[in-house]
Amino acid sequence: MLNQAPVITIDGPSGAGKGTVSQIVAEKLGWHLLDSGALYRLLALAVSHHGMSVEDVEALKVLAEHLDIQFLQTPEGKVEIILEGEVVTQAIRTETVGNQASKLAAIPEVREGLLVRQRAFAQTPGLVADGRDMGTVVFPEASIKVFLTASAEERAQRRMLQLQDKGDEVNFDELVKTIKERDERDANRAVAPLVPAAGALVIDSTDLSIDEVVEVVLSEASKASYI
Ligand SMILES: Nc1ncnc2c1ncn2[C@@H]1O[C@H](COP(=O)(O)OP(=O)(O)O)[C@@H](O)[C@H]1O
Ligand SMILES: Nc1ccn([C@@H]2O[C@H](COP(=O)(O)OP(=O)(O)O)[C@@H](O)[C@H]2O)c(=O)n1
Repeated sequence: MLNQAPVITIDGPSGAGKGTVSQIVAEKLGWHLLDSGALYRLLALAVSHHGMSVEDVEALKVLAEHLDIQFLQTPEGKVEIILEGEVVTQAIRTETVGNQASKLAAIPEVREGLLVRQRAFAQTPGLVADGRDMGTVVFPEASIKVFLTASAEERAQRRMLQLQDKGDEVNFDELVKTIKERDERDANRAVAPLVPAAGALVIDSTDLSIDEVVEVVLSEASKASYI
């Protein structure tokens, strides 16, 4: 890797806590954050806005390479996500967009189109990268690799609380079903399937609090002298 900024990768299935943990760890270390799932979600939204066919993989690749997105830091320390000039911070977080993202993510040309953009996030002083293939494909030379998981029921429960918090109506059994379908699709696709990277520290967070998971990741960062 030309860029020598240190990278911590946090991969795992939906609802494992990757986004939450990555954000806290990045803040504690003062490092950049890559929410790679947001890129797949943004692409899914753009494809739907433009009425594009998922069959036209070359057009999807071009869109992935040139997608007009901005991650804007607000004065309150939050991140606003802008797609083609429109604020879509909330709009990309629905389960429907997540499922569409997971379907697009199985297309090799789409993954290739997003690869360079993702690697560009590795800037000093360091990067915490959250996704499915951060440790296996995008940043194989990362110094710390984590695979964060939890039981499907626990992940569905967390997702349900998160969606209810936003005022969305959810059916728990339906959520468990779609989470399992998404796991299946992500784990069994031909390109960059969801698997722990070689040497990854596997953390099962089913019975761990957010703070306990953060603690484990930070202790790895401490061993590597990043704090
Ligand atoms: N260890 C945990 N215990 C309980 N709730 C958690 C834990 N980790 C994350 N959560 C909650 O679960 C929900 C999903 O977490 P998120 O970070 O979005 O997962 P992911 O990015 O892996 O899909 C969030 O509401 C988050 O606050
Ligand atoms: N590095 C990544 C990140 C996401 N994705 C895909 O994008 C979808 C949405 O990612 P996400 O991280 O926002 O999903 P959640 O874990 O938040 O549910 C996933 O189901 C994956 O199919 C991927 O293939 N590779």
